[in-house]
Amino acid sequence: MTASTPSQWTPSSWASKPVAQRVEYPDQQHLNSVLAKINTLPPLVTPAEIERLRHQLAAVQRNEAFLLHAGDCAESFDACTQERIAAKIGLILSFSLILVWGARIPVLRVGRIAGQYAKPRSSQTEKIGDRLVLNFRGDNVNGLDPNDRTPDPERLLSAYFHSAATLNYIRSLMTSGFASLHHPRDWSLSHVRSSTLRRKFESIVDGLADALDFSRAIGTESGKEGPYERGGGPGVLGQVDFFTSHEALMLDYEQAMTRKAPLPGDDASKPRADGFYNTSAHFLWVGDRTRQLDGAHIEYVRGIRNPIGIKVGPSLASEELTKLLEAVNPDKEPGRVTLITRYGAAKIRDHLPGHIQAVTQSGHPVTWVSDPMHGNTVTSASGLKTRNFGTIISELVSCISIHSECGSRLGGVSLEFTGEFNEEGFSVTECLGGSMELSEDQLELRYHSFCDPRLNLEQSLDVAFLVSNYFKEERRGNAKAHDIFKSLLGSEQK
Ligand SMILES: O=C[C@H](O)[C@H](O)COP(=O)(O)O
Ligand SMILES: C=C(OP(=O)(O)O)C(=O)O
Ligand SMILES: [Mn+2]
Repeated sequence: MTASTPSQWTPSSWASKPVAQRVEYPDQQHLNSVLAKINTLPPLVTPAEIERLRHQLAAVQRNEAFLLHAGDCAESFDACTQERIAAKIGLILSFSLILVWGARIPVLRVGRIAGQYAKPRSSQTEKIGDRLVLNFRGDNVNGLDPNDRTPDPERLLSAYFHSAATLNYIRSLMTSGFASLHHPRDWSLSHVRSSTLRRKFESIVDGLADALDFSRAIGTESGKEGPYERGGGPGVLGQVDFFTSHEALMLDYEQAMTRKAPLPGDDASKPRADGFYNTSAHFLWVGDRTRQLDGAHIEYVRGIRNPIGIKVGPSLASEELTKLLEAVNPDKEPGRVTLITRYGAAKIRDHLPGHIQAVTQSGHPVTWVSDPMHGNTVTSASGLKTRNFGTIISELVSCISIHSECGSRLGGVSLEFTGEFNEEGFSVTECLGGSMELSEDQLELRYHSFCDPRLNLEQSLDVAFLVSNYFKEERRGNAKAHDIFKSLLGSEQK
């Protein structure tokens, strides 16, 4: 082995490296027995689905599709209910329909769902009253209740079953007509309170219905089969891919869900080599706090076949970025790596151009995605973590502009959002602004996030319309991102 050859990878080789954000369990034997059980449970996703996502991400890299990566910051076990899951999926479908309508390119949907439980934190502990307790690290680690902060391995098992139940319901929704373009009104519309937003969504749905009628009339869409419940097949319009993702943070769990399987091959008569697949989700990402080149998280993801994301923040030097790409994708395979940038609106200009230049020079194929949420968190006067709609849009606009100035292209967005609403039909109040002009004194009304503030239903649709309108203008040959967004913002944010 030469100095530059990486050492042998195994599903457990990460354990010999420093583990940032490590969770200390009081009872190691208990942890081991839970992990042994998880290792016997069936995969949540299959290698074929994982390969399919790689393939589709390669299309994003060729600018043939746009990636929507979205969902909760911290998913919770209590949110594993019919209504909450349907609301999340409904928002993702609505958002992507709005994008497809404007951009006229397919949207690849990857939810932060069915496993997005663990959280890295800025601080190990927090002060509650005059008590110093361990910080909440996500439902698969410890409880939000300050008296339940000791990490409990049983929560990993519970995470598996909550992921399984969530994914099972998502798969049912996807195959039984909920996602069909024939029914976009079922997705979220009845809970959108703003009449302007409702009208704008209605106008897309009407346009779509017209287009479908037209294609039925000219015979390109048969529509003869009828709805799923009366024996119809999904048809082209009901065939919707949906992929799951979470942060690869709890490496013991990820290792236990890693399985060996034959790699894809075109020639059925030839034996196929094996690869390792993380079967807990289709897409896994490494966070900004755990992406150290010599750390455990990068060591783990470098050996799995799943497409992976790496969060890229202001503290990442360009040379380290290229070394990371070498480590996780030495063969420069398309569709393998997504870079999720999250600098903050005020810092993006200082860092993104250098990162784009370094990646271009390295010849590494990547999908560039903007996460305009994580670099823009502020604390409100009342002490709540929040984010400003205008700042979020500002980072997104700068990101699109910088990519085009550097001869690159933004391939997708990564958002923390939720379509959930309470019994009276009101959505959450965690981020400021948007067309509903949510103000600081409203934040406490329905602040439900377990970790970071999410865009609510209306604010998410605001983003969808802005991005969609931008791509529509661009498609029509109307120039600059900044100017288009500025004029759109003027009309969206009265
Ligand atoms: O989602 C990202 C991080 O886990 C989160 O921003 C950390 O939040 P904290 O700074 O409150 O620990
Ligand atoms: C932890 C996250 O983000 P980052 O690593 O970019 O802070 C996240 O996306 O939830
Ligand atoms: Mn977050």
